[in-house]
Amino acid sequence: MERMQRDGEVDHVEQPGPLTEKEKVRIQDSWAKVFQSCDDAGVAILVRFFVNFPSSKQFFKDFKHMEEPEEMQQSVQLRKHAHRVMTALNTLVESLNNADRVASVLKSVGRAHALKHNVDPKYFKILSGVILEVLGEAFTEIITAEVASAWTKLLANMCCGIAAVYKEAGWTELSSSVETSPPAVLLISGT
Ligand code: HEM
Repeated sequence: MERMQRDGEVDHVEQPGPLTEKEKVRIQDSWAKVFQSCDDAGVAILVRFFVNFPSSKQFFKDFKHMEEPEEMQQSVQLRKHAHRVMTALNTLVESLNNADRVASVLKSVGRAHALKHNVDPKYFKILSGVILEVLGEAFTEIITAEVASAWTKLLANMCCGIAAVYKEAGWTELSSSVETSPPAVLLISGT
């Protein structure tokens, strides 16, 4: 069941400040462990995303009709996208000290999703929340409160960067028809 959106909460993510050196280390150390099961972790994240927010499936022609998580897990297109998401995250994590590289990844991901796939940017914020939720559950030892807070900052920065690329690309479509809940990225950052 798709959860209800509380007005305005998903549409706006505050741009957090730059990551501190400690936060960068927390992100890189935790990611090294998560990335060992890159594709499986990516599939778990995307299955949760599509199950909890079914309207997000509309962009994927091969599995938009799928309802059962077991069936989604078998989807080649889903696994391929999971791999792409995890690989892009890996590049971001590897490039925390390279602003140009980060900007170039966000530009290419943002432009492809805005112009080619026509994905509403609010889904990036929702996906960020799901990433935190699933990693927090699957890697309880690794994702401590401090690590989760560093990840919240990185993902919020990513969403703001992507939103800026969408704006630059002339994205105008309104997203009010999509029902979503505020992402965990917002909930966690408020604690
Ligand atoms: C961290 C977030 C994400 C990353 C890093 C990411 C990355 C990518 C990459 C690298 C591609 C292939 C590039 C291309 O087609 O030009 C892709 C394709 C695609 N993405 Fe994403 N994506 C993300 C989130 C999303 C979200 C939230 C949606 C929709 C709800 C989405 C929908 C799609 C679709 C429909 C395709 C084309 C799939 C296909 O042709 O098989 N992505 N993504």
